[in-house]
Amino acid sequence: MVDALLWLSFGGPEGPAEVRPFLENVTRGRGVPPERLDEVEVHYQHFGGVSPINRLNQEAMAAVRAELARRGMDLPVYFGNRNWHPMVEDTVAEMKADGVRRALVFPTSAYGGYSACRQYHEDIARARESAGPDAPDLVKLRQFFDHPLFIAAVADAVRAAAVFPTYRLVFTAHSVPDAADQAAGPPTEGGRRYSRQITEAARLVAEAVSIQDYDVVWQSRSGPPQIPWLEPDIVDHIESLAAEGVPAVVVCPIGFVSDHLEVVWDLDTEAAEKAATLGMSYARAATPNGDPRFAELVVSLIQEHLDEAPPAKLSPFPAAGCTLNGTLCAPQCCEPPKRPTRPQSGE
Ligand SMILES: CC1=C(CCC(=O)O)c2cc3nc(cc4[nH]c(cc5[nH]c(cc1n2)c(C)c5CCC(=O)O)c(CCC(=O)O)c4C)C(CCC(=O)O)=C3C
Ligand SMILES: [Fe+2]
Repeated sequence: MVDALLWLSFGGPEGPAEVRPFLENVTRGRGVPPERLDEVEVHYQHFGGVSPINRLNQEAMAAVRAELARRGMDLPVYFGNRNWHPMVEDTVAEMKADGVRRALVFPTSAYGGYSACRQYHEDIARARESAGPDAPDLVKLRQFFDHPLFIAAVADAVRAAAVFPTYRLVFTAHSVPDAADQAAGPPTEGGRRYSRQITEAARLVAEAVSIQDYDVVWQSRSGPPQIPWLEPDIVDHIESLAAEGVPAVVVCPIGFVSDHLEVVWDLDTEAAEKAATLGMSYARAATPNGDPRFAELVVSLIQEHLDEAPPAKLSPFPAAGCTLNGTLCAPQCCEPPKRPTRPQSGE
């Protein structure tokens, strides 16, 4: 029995004055140089200091509420974030006050890895601890990168974006430190669960749209420059494609579920401008958030969990990510990378 759904996301600022404190929350203890924060702050200020992520989450939750009602499922949907209001600690306290005993948690990330899965486990554990005794039990739903509804929605978005007679299909996902990717998944699996799942989701989408030639690249690299992150970067890759004479590029942000700032800035602004400068046509596939199948996907994951049904999935990769109260998926799964320590004045 469960009595609620907790929609757990990243969070984003809602105005100019919130940008810096939001960025401080995201990067606390992560060794991201202040120069990088200055740069990223400007990206947010181009949009009036407002990230689209909260509005997109609200829209998706409305669609999920409608889908739950359609299926006759009486499950209130709560909203909490890791980095900005409504903070998940406050939401879980509210759930406890409302008498919620056990809730399922939908994380707005389809993948494994430290940033994409384990950090959501950490959010769950932290929020329960902060709520104190009798905090609701929280069961995180599994990774869904290979769910048929996810792949179908992304494949249709690629079809809709592919308006050029000749183009290269390029999948992109958030880069992570190479060491974090190496440590992704249980040690027994050999690592790189994050990049392998991204590559597999890309393969499934390419197969669905019958495209043989495509690339998988990375974006939005952060951290100090001397630390290796997954490469190539999308902007550099667009340069290489132009040098090969590729006339057009269709970019699919397979690593994200909504058109948040890393999509509207890093892709629709930076990557699109690079393509324009090189005389290359550019189109970007929509993320699945706005597709009606996304709400269906969320409710299917809930139903699958309640029914203890075999997972609906298109890859042979293990179904992972579903645990109680922030327990790890497996021993030493997705160990956090060692952070570079920088001197902190006054500490
Ligand atoms: C794998 C991954 C996902 C996908 C999984 C998921 O969706 O959860 C993701 C999503 C997102 N990342 C986001 C924003 C940011 N990520 C940052 C920094 C970082 N991301 C990382 C990884 C990921 N990030 C990492 C390894 C760092 C370095 C710091 C650290 O080691 O943790 C920074 C700091 C500044 C910078 O350096 O860029 C910001 C502002 C937003 C919200 C956008 C909006 O506001 O609309 C979203 C959805
Ligand atoms: Fe990020």
